[in-house]
Amino acid sequence: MAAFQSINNIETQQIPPELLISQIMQLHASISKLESLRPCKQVNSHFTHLVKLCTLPSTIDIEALPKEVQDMRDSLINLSGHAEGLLELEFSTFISLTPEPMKNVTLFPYYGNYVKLANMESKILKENGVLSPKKVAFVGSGPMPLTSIVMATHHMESTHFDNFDIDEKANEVARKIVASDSALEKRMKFETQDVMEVRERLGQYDCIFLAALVGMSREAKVKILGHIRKYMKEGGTLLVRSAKGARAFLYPIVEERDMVNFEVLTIFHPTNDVINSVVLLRKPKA
Ligand SMILES: C[S@@+](CC[C@H](N)C(=O)[O-])C[C@H]1O[C@@H](n2cnc3c(N)ncnc32)[C@H](O)[C@@H]1O
Repeated sequence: MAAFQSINNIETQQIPPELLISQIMQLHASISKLESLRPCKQVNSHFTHLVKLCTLPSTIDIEALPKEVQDMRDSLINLSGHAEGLLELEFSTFISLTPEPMKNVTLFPYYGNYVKLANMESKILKENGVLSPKKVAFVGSGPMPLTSIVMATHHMESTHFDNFDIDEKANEVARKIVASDSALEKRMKFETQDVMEVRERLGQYDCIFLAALVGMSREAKVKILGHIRKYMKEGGTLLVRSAKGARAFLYPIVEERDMVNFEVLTIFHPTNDVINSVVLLRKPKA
């Protein structure tokens, strides 16, 4: 199974923003020409290089970039999101055919990054008083629901997880993987729904996670945030994944001004090889 290499040894030197952007634009041009984004040596090497560039320390202000670079960024977020989904689907389908899939989730190429991200998110939740929530929803869990799996097995050992994904294929294979751990399966379910179609049910969760790739444009993200806020319970928390600096060439940014009528508890930007920023919001009590 070819794999993206997760980058641990991030160089510390700052490279000039214009040089970084020109390298990212060249990579975008090569990735755009690829026949398919399914995992293979060439796709993996392009995305490994892209992740390495985007996780370099940088002072890039996305909003100040020229339109041509903004357009390239929008395209790159979609291409990377598509490649991420295909990598998850290929890997999860592969391990779902092994006798004990749950024992093989640690082989996922970015498993280490998900463990670090979950550690970060769990620490932020605990620091803000969200201690062992009873019910959690993960929106955009995907074919490899690693966040829910790592959270359920390392941080929230008695929490019930409802995972929502718009893609039934993703849920089918995710269910197969989790089913190989009967104790976990009892408290981890998968529902095929567009989050915009989930309404009153959102009111039963102490904490809702919103995956970075749910809402690929700023407008879509704001709409989804408003929808979740409308139905989530008062005092409930919403953990939103965002991005900052060059990492925003891989994922959408959620700006503070997009968090309308939420209490902003924490905004954390990682400087290691974790890509997503973490924003913790609370729906104020009326
Ligand atoms: C590739 S996964 C990444 C999440 C990752 N597996 C994790 O554990 O953090 C992102 C998923 O979001 C799903 N998605 C995108 N838009 C959605 C929406 N409006 N409602 C529900 N799921 C959505 C996609 O189908 C995709 O499977």
